[in-house]
Amino acid sequence: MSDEVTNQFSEREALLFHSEGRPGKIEIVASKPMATQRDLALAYSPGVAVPVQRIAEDASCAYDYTAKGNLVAVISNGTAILGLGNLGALASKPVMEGKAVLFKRFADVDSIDLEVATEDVDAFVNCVALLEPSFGGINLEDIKAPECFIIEQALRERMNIPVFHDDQHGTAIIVAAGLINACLLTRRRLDEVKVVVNGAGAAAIACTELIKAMGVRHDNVLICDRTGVIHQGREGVNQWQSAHAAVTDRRTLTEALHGADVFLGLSAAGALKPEMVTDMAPAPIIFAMANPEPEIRPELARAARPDAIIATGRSDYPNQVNNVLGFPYVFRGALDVRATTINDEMKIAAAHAIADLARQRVPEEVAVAYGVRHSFGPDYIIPAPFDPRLMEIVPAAVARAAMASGVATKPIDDMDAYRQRLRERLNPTTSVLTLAYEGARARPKRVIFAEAEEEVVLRAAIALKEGGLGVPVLVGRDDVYDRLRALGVEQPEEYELHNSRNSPLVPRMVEFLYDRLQRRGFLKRDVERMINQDRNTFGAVLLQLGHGDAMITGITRTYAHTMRDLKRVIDPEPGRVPFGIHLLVGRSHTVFIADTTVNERPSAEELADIAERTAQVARRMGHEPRVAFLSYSTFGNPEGKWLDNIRGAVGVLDARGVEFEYEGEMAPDVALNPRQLANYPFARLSGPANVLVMPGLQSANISAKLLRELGGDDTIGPMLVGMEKPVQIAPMTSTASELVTLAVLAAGGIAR
Ligand SMILES: NC(=O)C1=CN([C@@H]2O[C@H](COP(=O)(O)OP(=O)(O)OC[C@H]3O[C@@H](n4cnc5c(N)ncnc54)[C@H](OP(=O)(O)O)[C@@H]3O)[C@@H](O)[C@H]2O)C=CC1
Ligand SMILES: CC(=O)C(=O)O
Ligand SMILES: [Mg+2]
Repeated sequence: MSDEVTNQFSEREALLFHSEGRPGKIEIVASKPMATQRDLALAYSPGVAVPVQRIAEDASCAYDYTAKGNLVAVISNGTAILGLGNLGALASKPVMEGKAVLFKRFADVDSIDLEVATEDVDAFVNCVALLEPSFGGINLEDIKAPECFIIEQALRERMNIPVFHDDQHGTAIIVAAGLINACLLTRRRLDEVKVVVNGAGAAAIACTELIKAMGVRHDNVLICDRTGVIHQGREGVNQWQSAHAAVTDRRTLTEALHGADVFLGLSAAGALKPEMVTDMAPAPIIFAMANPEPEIRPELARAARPDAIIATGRSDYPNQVNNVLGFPYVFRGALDVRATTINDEMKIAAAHAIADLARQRVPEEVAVAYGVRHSFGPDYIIPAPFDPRLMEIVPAAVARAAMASGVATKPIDDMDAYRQRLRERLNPTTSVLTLAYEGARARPKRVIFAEAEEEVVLRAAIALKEGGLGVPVLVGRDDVYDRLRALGVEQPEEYELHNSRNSPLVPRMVEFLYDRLQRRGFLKRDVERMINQDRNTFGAVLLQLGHGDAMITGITRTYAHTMRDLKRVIDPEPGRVPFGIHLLVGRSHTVFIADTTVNERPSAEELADIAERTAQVARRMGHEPRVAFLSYSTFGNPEGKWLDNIRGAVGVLDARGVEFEYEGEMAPDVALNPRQLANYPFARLSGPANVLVMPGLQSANISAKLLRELGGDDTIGPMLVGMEKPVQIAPMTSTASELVTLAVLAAGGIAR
């Protein structure tokens, strides 16, 4: 894959992503406290002996006392890594780690990758079968055909937990979902469509089997491999292929495609040529699913057939037909009912659930992120992988089918409650952040980096540009180009650079700033000096004059200094106090803390404003706000002289009649711990607070920084809220990816 091949990132960025910090993409963290001698005695010897004995007496107890029930192994021998071929077990590890994190990200399934270094079928099967006690399910991945069929069959017979070859069945489920919808749009019936499948390996055979099980006729399917059409009488085909051999005199892919309605590509990059699709039926359906490079690029297919419905396996084109839409949710449903297997009924239920979802109205957040009004149509036949509804709908459909087909050993009684639990499993912040990135990609904004002489800032600018997330506007001296080159950028001149020493914009900038500051004690030459020498002033004036949509700074100066510089150029929003919010993002919760950066002793009115504004940000990020005004005191105990502003803020919100929950004053343990909160039955919070409004800057800033340095959760921010223009002051210790996140949040209007 060369730099030109991907338009979202370069090879260098892909390698850096994998090597930066802790190499690879996964780590294992303990789910129980491990702090004290007592914790250790419970977690390990002697405490651990108790569950050991219980499990020895009753194997099903393993689901109660260990992680088995939510743990899936992603296992490969690396013989068919994506469409890259047989590159061995070790080389497959990045893909398998990737699948493991997708399990977690999309369906909260814990997963570990296991690479098994053998091409010997029996050795592989023995190795995997012996692992049964460890896992709740086995996801086989990137094992080439025909060995994958033998391996899967043998493991399904030997193991009493779900064994699922993702490239076969995960792919087949998504292909079936996409095909159902593409046929609906083109008014075709499954029992009439003529299908050509290119590739006759794991994915291709399984897709063929599933679409036939759903109604596509045997005689209407032609399968091709590199030799051409698999027809009856052809030598050298295996038993899985010969089951689909057609009675036909067509021999090549070109001949097979003559008049065909559907092309399903599960072969290799570039296998489909534009001239081959010209001969397909009207409104052809073309799924080019080889990864990472499809059988044909959509732009080539579109040029040859403007009337086609086109899908690929990639995320950077519409209609991503990729098994990531399936395997996390299929396993979620199977694990939740403790299914002994994943059968055809469960696969077909998943395919219909995914297809149905694409036909429903698209939620606002998904539509906004993609920059279009997504509604069912040729460019939207299948939901986007980030669609938060997948988590609720697909596992529920799979679980129901498992129960109906008799393979669920722990049926679910209350499906509504189950769906609610599924909704709660994922932290909406993760979806919102993902969607914010997608939104930035769909509508890239111009982001001013005021401190472009800093390496970390340049790395953020490179990531923003190469990731297609925005257009960096750099402020710095001309040697910034040399620095970009040193960081591996081949054509630094493509970056917009503003140097105050030679920028033609300077006279206009001086005019603008002098106009603002002449009655605030500044001479014209003071203003000229500020524009020429102060990068924050220069960057902020660029923002004011419309040369960027958002600005990021903060790496070289303290927050207070930077804020002072910015306020000379940019006003707060009328009637608002600017302030800072830190986000603590955990696996299933987010806590917003404010004001962590600006106001030393906010008045009651200001605290109420901060609460209202932070509640809006929380809502924008998918959380129903529950605001706690924090103090050392809870409802008057102990009494103290600093409580008036906090009580006043509660009174201000009462008078304003706001539509979110708030309460105070209260100590943090009361705000966050339901058992403590229960001591105050009159308190108006229906659950633990997720917006913590601090009484003053000291406590707020100290808490946020302590949590950033010591806390287990991810920290985002501070996000500066309440300025007239989107400007963000990053912590001086920010990494490049933290700067990119702030840039995306600022430019996308989430941090405001
Ligand atoms: N979008 C998605 O979700 C998924 C996509 N895929 C993609 O499908 C492809 C196949 O994967 P998988 O089935 O696991 O691999 P296998 O190794 O099991 O099968 C590969 C098949 O592709 C055939 N093939 C290779 N090159 C060509 C060609 N130029 N023309 C026709 N046939 C060709 C091979 O035929 P021969 O025997 O003649 O070499 C073989 O039948 C990969 O590109 C993979 O990335 C797979 C799973 C999911
Ligand atoms: C998506 C996938 O599993 C593959 O291309 O192999
Ligand atoms: Mg695969």
